[in-house]
Amino acid sequence: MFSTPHLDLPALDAAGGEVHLPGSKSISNRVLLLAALSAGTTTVHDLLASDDTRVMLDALRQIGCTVDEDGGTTVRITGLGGGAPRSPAQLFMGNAGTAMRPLTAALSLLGGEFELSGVPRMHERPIGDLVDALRQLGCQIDYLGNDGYPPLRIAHGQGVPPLALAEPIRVRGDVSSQFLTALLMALPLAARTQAIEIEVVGELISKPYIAITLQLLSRFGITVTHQDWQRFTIPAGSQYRSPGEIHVEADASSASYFIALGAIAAGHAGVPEGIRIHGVGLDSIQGDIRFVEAARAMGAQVTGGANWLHIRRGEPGQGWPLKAIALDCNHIPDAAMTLAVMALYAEGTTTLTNIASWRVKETDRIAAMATELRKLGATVEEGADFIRVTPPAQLADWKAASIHTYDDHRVAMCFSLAAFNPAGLPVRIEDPKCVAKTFPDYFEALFSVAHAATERIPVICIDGPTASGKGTVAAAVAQRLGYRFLDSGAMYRITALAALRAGLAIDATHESRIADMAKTLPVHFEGGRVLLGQDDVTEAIRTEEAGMNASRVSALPAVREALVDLQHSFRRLPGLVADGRDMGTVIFPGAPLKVYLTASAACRAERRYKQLISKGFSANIADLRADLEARDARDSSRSVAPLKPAQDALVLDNSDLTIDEAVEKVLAWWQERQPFAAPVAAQG
Ligand SMILES: Nc1ncnc2c1ncn2[C@@H]1O[C@H](COP(=O)(O)OP(=O)(O)OP(=O)(O)O)[C@@H](O)[C@H]1O
Ligand SMILES: Nc1ccn([C@H]2C[C@H](O)[C@@H](COP(=O)(O)O)O2)c(=O)n1
Repeated sequence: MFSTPHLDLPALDAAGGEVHLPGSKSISNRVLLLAALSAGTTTVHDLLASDDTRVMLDALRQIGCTVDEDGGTTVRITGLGGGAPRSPAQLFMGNAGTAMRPLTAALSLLGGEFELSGVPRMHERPIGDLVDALRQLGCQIDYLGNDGYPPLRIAHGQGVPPLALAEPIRVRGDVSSQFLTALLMALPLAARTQAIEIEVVGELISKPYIAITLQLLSRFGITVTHQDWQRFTIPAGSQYRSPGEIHVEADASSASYFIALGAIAAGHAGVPEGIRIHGVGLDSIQGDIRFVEAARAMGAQVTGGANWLHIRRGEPGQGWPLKAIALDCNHIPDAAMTLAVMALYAEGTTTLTNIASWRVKETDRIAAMATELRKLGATVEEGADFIRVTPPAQLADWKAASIHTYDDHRVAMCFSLAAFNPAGLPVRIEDPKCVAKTFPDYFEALFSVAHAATERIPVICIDGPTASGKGTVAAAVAQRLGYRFLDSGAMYRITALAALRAGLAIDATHESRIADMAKTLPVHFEGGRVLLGQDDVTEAIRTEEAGMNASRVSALPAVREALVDLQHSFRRLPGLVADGRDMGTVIFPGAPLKVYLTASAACRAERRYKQLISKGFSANIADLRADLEARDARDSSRSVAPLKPAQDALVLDNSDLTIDEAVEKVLAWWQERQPFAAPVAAQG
């Protein structure tokens, strides 16, 4: 997951390949609660690992369920099975509506004292209609802040009061279908001896989510019937039964980003055509699968099976550019946000209606989408329950935008698709970690199938003499930007080590044999470790002697040539920070930022001294200084790619700077080269 303050997406121009999607959030949290209410143990496979499932799992543990996690996507829940939950408890629900609403209802019917709260935005998301329905039954629920909103207290310390079950329980269905879902999952607890009726007041929105609830209830032994989605009956004698094992389908709304990707991105050489999605298919029980119909209407070519989809861009003039649509999105409220971004690639104006529920989600999504689409140059009209999007009229009207994401995973994911803009502009996604709510590795999945022209993938080069701090600063800058990191010196260190282990002296007579070895070095970088074949050489290549040998081997022109392709292969999405001696002069001469990092010899010798001492090696400052000056002299005087600042490099003498100050300086230079304004402080 990218936990950087922002993630810059270079202009993307093509996509192709396969993605495996994480489990559905809606299904995951329903299954977890149903397992918690059942007797016995339920093994849940393919569970989504995300912020919202985390709060549900933590809450279930707190109320007394046994939760065994395997560290992957399988979780075993031993439910309460009719027993009383552990109470009192204070439960933190984050911003997870799929945990807040159903747990409020279930805990009200289980008995006990509970306080349920969340992040500030959760305290702005309505829950009054659900609480009204539960109070109608006789439940004692108090608001701890504003009426109608969390946080709230369930005051059933003396047990569940007698419930008024004879009359149908009335609940509004036109604000959020989660209220009805919550009641449908909780009321079977009270239907042992009598049937219970629920009557929906107002037109039920998001019926597909209720369909998921009913499907999952039936997997746990509860058969609910309904009349035209307005009246629901939970039969007498209802009792939760664990299915033992259950698999969570991949998230159909997460699929929408990759369906859209397939619809807007051209293919590129060397990868299979189109995007193949695994884990969810045309038979999905999730309503958001109907996003496929909307994507087809806009021009996407979609085929699929039970648990896979394949999407290709339409032929020019037929499906490409996309066609503008006018669509009532009541059936796909979440996935419909993706259509608003697809509209950027359509001819004409796209109108999405019946989306009032967007206003009470993680953020006011209509306002958020309108604001951010306008930043890109689109013309947007918004109303209480609609949004109308007209793409920028011509190339010059597109703008490089820094997209504010409002702590809303869907805003972040759907705006990543704006990087395919025909103007070739980069897009900045602020706070990219907000995708953790449903798809923590979304950007990794995107980068695994998206393609950018090599020259568009940014590279920051940090060259300089020995022990100037290049590696330290480059690694920190890479971490702050979410970019990859190339320690090119390691390539020479490894080559020298491999040559010596093969019995080859490092000199001109062995140049071509060492170069041949370098071309096929079995080197792997794994979580900070360096492997040469099966051998962990992380420590062996870091000695002063290994540095000197690297310097010798790096003076051999054929060896340098042999390592070029390997170094170029690190230039991958979303960007690269490369440290060495010739990153800016030879390997990435077109890099948009080149830094020549230096410090006085005395200062560098002292730093190296401290570095060695801290690792438990004995050292002598004078010898170290002599060695590093000798190494610099060799590196600077060799015939090929000598150490020197690139003509367009910015020189940074960090003798009097801390590491943090040097890192900030490089980041400031990088920001100056960006077309976006600096990100504004996060809003609620
Ligand atoms: N600005 C700084 N202030 C103080 N110490 C620093 C600073 N920059 C780096 N150091 C320290 O100096 C030591 C050498 O830094 P580093 O290994 O990053 O240098 P390098 O230029 O990559 O060296 P090499 O040429 O051997 O690869 C490290 O212990 C690092 O923590
Ligand atoms: N781009 C590079 C990187 C390194 N070298 C050589 C010269 C150095 O003395 C040696 C070890 O590098 P270090 O790990 O200390 O950065 O490798 C080079 O020639 N070109």
